Amino acid sequence: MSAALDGKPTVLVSEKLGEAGLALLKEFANVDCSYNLSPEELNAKISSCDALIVRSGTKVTRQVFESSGGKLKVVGRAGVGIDNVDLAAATEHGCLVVNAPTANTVAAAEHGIALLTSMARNVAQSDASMKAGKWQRNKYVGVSLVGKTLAVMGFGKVGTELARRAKGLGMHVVAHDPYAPADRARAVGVELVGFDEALATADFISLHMPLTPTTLKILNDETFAKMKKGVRIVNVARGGVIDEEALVRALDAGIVAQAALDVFSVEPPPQDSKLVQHERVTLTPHLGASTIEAQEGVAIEIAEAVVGALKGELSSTAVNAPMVPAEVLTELKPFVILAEKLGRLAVQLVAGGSGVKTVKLY
Ligand SMILES: NC(=O)c1ccc[n+]([C@@H]2O[C@H](COP(=O)([O-])OP(=O)(O)OC[C@H]3O[C@@H](n4cnc5c(N)ncnc54)[C@H](O)[C@@H]3O)[C@@H](O)[C@H]2O)c1
Ligand SMILES: O=C(O)[C@H](O)COP(=O)(O)O
Repeated sequence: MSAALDGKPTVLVSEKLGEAGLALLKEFANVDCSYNLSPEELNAKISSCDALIVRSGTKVTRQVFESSGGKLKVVGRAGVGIDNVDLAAATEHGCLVVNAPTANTVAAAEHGIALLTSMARNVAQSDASMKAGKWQRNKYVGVSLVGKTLAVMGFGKVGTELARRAKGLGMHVVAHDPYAPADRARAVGVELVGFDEALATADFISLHMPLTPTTLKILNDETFAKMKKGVRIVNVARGGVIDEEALVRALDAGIVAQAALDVFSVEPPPQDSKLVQHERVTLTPHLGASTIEAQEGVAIEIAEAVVGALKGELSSTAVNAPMVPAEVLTELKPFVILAEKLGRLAVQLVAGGSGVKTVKLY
């Protein structure tokens, strides 16, 4: 039976979602799982959908909102980063954007630690070398983590969990985050420092801020020049926070000794990119959230948020933003400015395509 005939809303799921989440959605809606849609196919389908659920692989562009003809009420991002959703266009079209802010936190932090440790000990490179028939014990001497300074850039959920784990490895951890409260840092035993100080003192840098207009290419030629020679960089945030050509230059100049990257400005990155082919760069294909446990959790979290939004249950006017400084709260209108400033929006509700009705932040 079509959505129009049975009265149920239609939810389009454009990337793989865990079974438990799909089951929750199916109790309330007709669910269309159509993976690998081209942009044209997505634009064609969207006019019959009340909700769209995506991961990072689907670009929810202005064209998607325009093609929906006003039917699309909610976009659910099954994960944290909402940089693949045109928030300004969503707001203008009166469409709610929700994400799944908590379920993949530990998975991303664990992946950051996996990259940190495997980079320091050349695990990927020496594995490839052995598979090529070599036994290169001298070539792959690593560096120790204990006693080294790690700068966590972005001390939110993932950054905090990664910091806890790094302290367990005996690292000295500092963090930079313009919005992080001092008591959270104190609770973890981490010192909050300024951006330049973090760059200048770190032996290792781990990136955990969202991709926003402010953080775009925040690591660039100028900021690489402020780093300690021989620094090692982990990125499980977003590829766009690094100027990737500048990173190649910093690697070749010896400023950056190694990098371990889970995310790229274009995904997948071109195979012939200098970064991908660089001997001192370790790569994973955006796997930070990809554990069985995280994906089941994310699916449930996003299904509940999307169903709640479709039922209108997220329409309270309370603002629940314990971690947001008061001066930022005064900038609730327009919503997009808030999202850009904080980069950690969890839920937005838009009334009539203009003012924000409810904002819930995590
Ligand atoms: N690789 C993956 O699969 C994966 C998985 C989860 C999250 N992520 C990425 O990691 C990001 C962080 O996730 P989270 O759950 O910790 O989000 P979060 O919102 O809890 O934390 C982000 C933190 O970054 C801070 N921040 C904002 N602008 C900053 C700036 N200019 N400099 C330093 N800090 C800044 C915020 O104040 C916030 O504390 C997400 O936005 C997403 O892009 C990637
Ligand atoms: O922002 C996130 O939650 C991560 O980047 C995960 O993205 P994914 O859902 O595409 O794995």
